[in-house]
Amino acid sequence: MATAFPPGLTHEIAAARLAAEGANELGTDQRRTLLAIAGEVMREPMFMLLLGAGAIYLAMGDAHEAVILLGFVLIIMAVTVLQERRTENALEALRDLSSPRALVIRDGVPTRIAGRDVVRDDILVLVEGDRVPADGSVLQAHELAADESMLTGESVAVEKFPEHSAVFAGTLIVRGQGLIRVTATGSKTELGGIGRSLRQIDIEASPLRDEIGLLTRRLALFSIGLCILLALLYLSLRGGWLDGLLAGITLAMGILPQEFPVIMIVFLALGARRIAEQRVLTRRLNAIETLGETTVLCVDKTGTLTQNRMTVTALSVSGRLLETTDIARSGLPEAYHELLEYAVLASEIDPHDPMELAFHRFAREFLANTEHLHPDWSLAREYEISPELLAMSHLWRNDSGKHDVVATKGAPEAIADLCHLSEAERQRVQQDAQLMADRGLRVLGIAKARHSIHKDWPDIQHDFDFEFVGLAGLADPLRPEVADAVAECRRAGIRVVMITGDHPRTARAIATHAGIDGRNLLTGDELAGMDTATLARRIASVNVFARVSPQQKLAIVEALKANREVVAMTGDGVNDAPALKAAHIGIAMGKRGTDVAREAASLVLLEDDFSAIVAAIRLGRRIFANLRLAVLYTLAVHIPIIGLSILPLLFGLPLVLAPIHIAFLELIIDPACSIVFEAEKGDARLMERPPRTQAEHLVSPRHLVVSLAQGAWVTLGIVAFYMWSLRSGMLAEEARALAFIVMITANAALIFSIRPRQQKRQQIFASPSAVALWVLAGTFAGLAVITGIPAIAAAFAFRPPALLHWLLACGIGIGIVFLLEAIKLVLGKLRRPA
Ligand SMILES: Nc1ncnc2c1ncn2[C@@H]1O[C@H](COP(=O)(O)OP(=O)(O)OP(=O)(O)O)[C@@H](O)[C@H]1O
Ligand SMILES: [Cu+]
Repeated sequence: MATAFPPGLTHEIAAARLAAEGANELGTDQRRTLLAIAGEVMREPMFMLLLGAGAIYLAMGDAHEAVILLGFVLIIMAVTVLQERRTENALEALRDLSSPRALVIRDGVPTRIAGRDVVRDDILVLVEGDRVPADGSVLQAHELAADESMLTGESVAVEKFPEHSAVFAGTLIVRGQGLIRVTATGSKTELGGIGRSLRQIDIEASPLRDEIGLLTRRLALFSIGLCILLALLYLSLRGGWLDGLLAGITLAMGILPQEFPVIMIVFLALGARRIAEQRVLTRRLNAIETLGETTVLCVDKTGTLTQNRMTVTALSVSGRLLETTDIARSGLPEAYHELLEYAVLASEIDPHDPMELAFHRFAREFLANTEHLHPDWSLAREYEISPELLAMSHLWRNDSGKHDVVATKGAPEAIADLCHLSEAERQRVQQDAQLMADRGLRVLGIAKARHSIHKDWPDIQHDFDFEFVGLAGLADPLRPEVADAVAECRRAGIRVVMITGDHPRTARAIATHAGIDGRNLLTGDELAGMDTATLARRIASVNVFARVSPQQKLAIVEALKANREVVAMTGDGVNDAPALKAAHIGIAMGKRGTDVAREAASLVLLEDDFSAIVAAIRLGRRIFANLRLAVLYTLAVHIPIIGLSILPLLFGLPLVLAPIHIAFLELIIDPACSIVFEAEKGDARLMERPPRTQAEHLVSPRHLVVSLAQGAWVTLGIVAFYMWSLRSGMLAEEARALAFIVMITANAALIFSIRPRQQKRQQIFASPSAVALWVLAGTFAGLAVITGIPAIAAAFAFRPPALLHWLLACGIGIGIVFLLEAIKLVLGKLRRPA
C-alpha cells in the first residue's frame, strides 16, 4: 500500500454532508419512545391494581380517595418512565462507546471518527479486523479480503482488488489493508437495504435473570393466592364484598413482586457504569454477573502484563554479549553496528511495533553519521510474519545495481532455521538467546542476505540465502501495578494464566516477576500434539503458555472449560475472536483491539491494563453481593405488609393499610431503600475468598429464612405496638399513624441491619454512605409530612400523633431492629465461642 494518502474530504464538506445526508446509521433506533414506555407501564400489575382500587373507591362513592390514587398513578408513571429512560440511556452510551469507529482521511490527515460520522466520498482506511462502516469502492488494496457472510451467508473470505471491487457496510476485513472511497452510508447501504442492525448489545438470558424470573413468578403465585384468601377472609369475617376486594387489592399492591426484575436491571446498568469508571466497558450485561464467578483469568503477556514499551537492552554478536547500559558514553562498538543496521532494515520505515520503534530509536542514537543508515533505499518487497515462521523480511532496492539487500528478524529459532545453521551453531545461538531470555528479555535473531536483481523474488523467506548476524534483547518492563493485582487474584482464589507468543524462557522470567508460578509451562508445539482430555489434565497445573499462536487460545479455553473453570480471556486480534467468544468473559483490548475482537468480547478495556480487569472482577463480586442484599431487604420489608394486612383482620381491629399507604411504601420508600445497597462498598474481604460457584444462588434457602425471620420480627413489633396504642385509648387514626411510623422507621433501620459487615457488629449504625443518608433524610421528611400535616394526614386516614408518641414510635421502630441485632450477636457468640 502506498504511504501517501489522497487528501480526502475537508472537514467543512464532511460536516455539511453529514448535516445534509444524515448520520451513517441504520434507521433502527433501539430506544423506545416515551409513549412506548408509558404504554408498557400501563400494562404493569401495579398500575392496574391502582386503577382497580380507584374504581372501587368510586363505586363506594369515595371520589376523594379515587383522585388521590390517580395522583399516585401519575407519579409512578413519571418515575418509571424516567427510570427506564435513565437505564436505557446508560446502556445506549455503552453501545455508542463500543460501536465501530472509522479511520478516514480528512484534510489529508488520517483521523479516527465515530462510524456514524462517516459520509459519502470519505476516504476510509481499512485494516485487518475492521468492521466496514459504509459501502465503498476499493481504491488501493494490499492482500485485502472481507468476510461478507452477514450479507451473503457465504463464509469464505472474498478477495478485494483496486478499481473493480466494492466493500459493504457491516462486513469484516479479515486480511490485509486497503483504501476505500465511500459510496453509500446509513440506510442507503446494502446492509441498510435488508434492514439489519449491527448494534446488538442487548439483555440476554442468564442464570441470574432466570433465577430472578423464577423467584418473581413463584412469589407472584404465592401473592395472588394470599390476596384471594384475604379477600375471602374479609368477606366471611366482616362482610361487604367491595371492602373485601379492596383489602385484597391493597395486599396485592404491597406484595406482588414486580420490584425484583427492576432492581436487577437497575443494579446491572448502574454496575456497568461503575465498571466504566475503571475504564472497562461492558458490552454484555451478563458479564457483570459472571465476573464474580471467574476462576481463571487468561491474559496476554505483552501490553497487558507488560507496558509494551521496548528498549534495546542487550546485543549479542558471535557469542559476545554487550549490555547497552555500558555503552552510554563510549558509543556502540563497531562489531555491533551491522546487527543494528539489519534490525532497522527489517523494521517498517515508519514503525508502530514497539520493538521496531526501539530499534529505530537506538539506531538514531548510535548509528547517526555512520554508513549504516539507508534513508535512500526503497523497500521493494515485504514478507510477513506467520505462526508457522516467526520471522519477517524486507527486501531493499539500493544503488549497487547488482543485488537487493534482504534483512530479516524474528524468533531466534526461526532465524537459525532460515540461516541453515549447523547443529553446533544452532546450539550456541540457542544458549545465547536463553541467557537473555532468562532475564525476561524478548530476544530477536537478525539475519541478512543478498538477492541478485536479475532473479525473481522468491515467494517464501526460506529461498533466500540468509547469513546469521546476531541477537538483540529487548526489555519490556512489567506494569508497576501488576504484581499487586496478581497477588490480589491469588487471595481471591483466581488463577492467573499467562499466554504469550514469546520464548518460553522469557515467558517464565516475566511470569515469575509478576508473581505467576511459571515452573510448569507448555509451549505451542506441545499443545498442538495434545487432545482436549490430555490438555485438560495438564492445564490444571500449568499457568504459563509460551510460543502459542492466537488460534491455540481456543484450545486453552476449551480445556479450562472442560475442567469446569469459569474463564476470562483477553485478546486483541482477529485470530483471538473465537477464543474471546468461547470464554465465559471475553475481554478485548480497546487500544490495540480490532473491531472483530471487540465484537466477540463482553468487556472492552479502554486502558489495556491488567489491574483494570481485577478491579472489574472486584466490582462484579460487589455488584452481585449488593444485589443480593437489595433482594433480601425487599423480601424482608414485605413481611410487615402481609402481617399488617392479615393480623388486624383476624384480631378484629381496625385495618391499618389502604392502597394509599402501599403506594407510598412501594413507590417511594422501598425502591429508594433498596437502591442504597447499590452504593455499598462491599465487604473488605470481598477479594479474600474464593469465587462464587456457578451453582450458587442469589437467594439461598438460608438467606430466605433469615430475611423472612427479620421481617416477621419487625411485624411482631409493629402489631404489638398497634394493639397497645388502641388499648391505651387512642383513636384508630392516631394508632394507625403510629403503626405506620414504626413500620417505616423499622424498614429504614433494616437497611443497616442488612448492610454488609465491613466492621464489627457494634458499629453497624456507623458510617453509612452518602446515598443512605439522603434516603434516610428523605424518608423521614416524607414521613413527617404525611403524619404531621393534618390535610395530608387525612388522605392517609391518619390523625397527627403527639410529638412524644411520634418519637416513641420512631424509637420502637429502631429499637426492634436493634434488639434483633443484639439477639443475632448473642446467638453468633453461642455458636462460635471466642
Ligand atoms: N515485528 C516482529 N518482527 C520480528 N519478529 C517478531 C515480530 N513480532 C513478533 N515477532 C516474533 O514472534 C514472536 C511471537 O510474537 P507474537 O506477536 O505472537 O507475541 P505477542 O503477541 O507480541 O506477545 P504476547 O503473546 O505476549 O502478547 C515474538 O516472540 C517474536 O519472536
Ligand atoms: Cu560501523
